[in-house]
Amino acid sequence: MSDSLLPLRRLMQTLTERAQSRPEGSYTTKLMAAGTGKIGEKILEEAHELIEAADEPGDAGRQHFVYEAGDLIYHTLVLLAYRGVDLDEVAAELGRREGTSGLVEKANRNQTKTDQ
Ligand SMILES: N=c1c2ncn([C@@H]3O[C@H](COP(=O)(O)OP(=O)(O)OP(=O)(O)O)[C@@H](O)[C@H]3O)c2ncn1[C@@H]1O[C@H](COP(=O)(O)O)[C@@H](O)[C@H]1O
Repeated sequence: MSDSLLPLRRLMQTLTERAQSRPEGSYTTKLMAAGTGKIGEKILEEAHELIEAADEPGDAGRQHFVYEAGDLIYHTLVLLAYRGVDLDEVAAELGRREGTSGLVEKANRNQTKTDQ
């Protein structure tokens, strides 16, 4: 992971600690106390906001888009930490897929279904 992505790893570390210790006065704790439904609701809400921001023009639009991506990624990481899954596991899954086109993977999946 390049240095510029270190804040992502530090955030995940913080969220993992939040999942374990559930300190008061933490937004993450509040989300985790509410459970998968609430965290999922926030992910959907933030995904919609990200998509809406995707076509905003200019530097301000780009900045807003990046801001919304941060919100979506934060909430997605909260769900991962809540479920006890680390970023390394997700990275490993993406590594497993590396070099296989989504089109090829889909064709293989459909072939497997036909064979069953
Ligand atoms: N990166 C984030 C982060 N990104 C977004 N958010 C929060 O996510 C919420 C976004 O939802 P909305 O815009 O809908 O705001 P809202 O109306 O207050 O949300 P709701 O009450 O409807 O849930 C805001 O409250 C943001 O402050 C974050 N909250 C925390 N972090 C990181 O998580 C760490 C731990 O945070 P706590 O657990 O709160 O201490 C912090 O130090 C930060 O590094």
